[in-house]
Amino acid sequence: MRNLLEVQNLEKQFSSQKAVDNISFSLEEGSIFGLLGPNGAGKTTLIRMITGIFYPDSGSIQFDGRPFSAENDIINIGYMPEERGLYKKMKIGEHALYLAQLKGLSRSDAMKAVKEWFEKLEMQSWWNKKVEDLSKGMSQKLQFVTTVLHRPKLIILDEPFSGLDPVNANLIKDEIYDLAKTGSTIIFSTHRMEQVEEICDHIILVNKGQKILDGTVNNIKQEFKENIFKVGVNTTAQNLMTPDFTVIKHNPDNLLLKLTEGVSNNDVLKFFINQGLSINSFNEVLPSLNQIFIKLVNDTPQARQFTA
Ligand SMILES: Nc1ncnc2c1ncn2[C@@H]1O[C@H](COP(=O)(O)OP(=O)(O)OP(=O)(O)O)[C@@H](O)[C@H]1O
Repeated sequence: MRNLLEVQNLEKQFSSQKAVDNISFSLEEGSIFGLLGPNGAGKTTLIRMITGIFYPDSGSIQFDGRPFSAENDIINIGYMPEERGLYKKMKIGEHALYLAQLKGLSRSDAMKAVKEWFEKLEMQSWWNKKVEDLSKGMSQKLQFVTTVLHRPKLIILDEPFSGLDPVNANLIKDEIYDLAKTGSTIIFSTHRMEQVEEICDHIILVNKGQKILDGTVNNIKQEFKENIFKVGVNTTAQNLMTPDFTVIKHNPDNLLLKLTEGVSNNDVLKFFINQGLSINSFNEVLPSLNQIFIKLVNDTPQARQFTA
């Protein structure tokens, strides 16, 4: 797979603070990429450079095999920012048509695309309602549709599920998978780790302007794993005296164990078998992205301070 986007050594400074400090990463075409980081980390600033809203102080951006040019490439990028702007007095159908035409679709193509998306997301009955009459979740759906309906090569979604109920969040999630399957590349910016684990192929974690983690969700979890296993077995504490592991938690029908360095899974299994116990399950427990995020971010001083 080729890269749709390659960002090299990007820097952006605001007064005395580096909002983005020497960040590089690349994005494979058709992938779903998670841009993560605590408040003030520099995510929005990074996105604003990728979408041509800000010029970087230094570094380079390659888009679709060429140096990024806001003028030419913006039509190929759909950006749904966290702070969203819609014209409140406009009718919803007209609004979607208007935005689709701004993105370069002819009136008839725009009409076709809007109808198709309104149908997919069960929004047909909204056509003649006014934007100001939409609930938060409904306007979120409208924003999503207007971001993706011209099928841009790169789609950037900032907290796309905020305000959505679980049914609508699932609808949007399925559409995100579909868009990626049909060739769009997605950047997904969020603090919600459980969504990232489920959706993203690749993530980077940014903290205080710097990239502190870059990899696939699975590789990152492997890198941070701590030799913890869950064993489905029914036993009493007296049976568990061994140098092979320590018991982290003793539940009624399972144990959470931390294996001693150098001890293999088979050693542990043998230990239980030798005790005549029957084992119902045996699984490695990988850390959640949330645990990894908190560990890494807590290892550096918390949120940034403003400098005078
Ligand atoms: N236009 C600006 N002028 C001055 N400082 C700015 C500007 N935009 C952002 N910053 C500063 O740059 C840093 C990064 O901000 P940014 O908005 O990129 O973070 P973020 O990761 O998107 O945060 P959040 O998750 O809270 O939206 C912050 O310290 C912020 O105060």
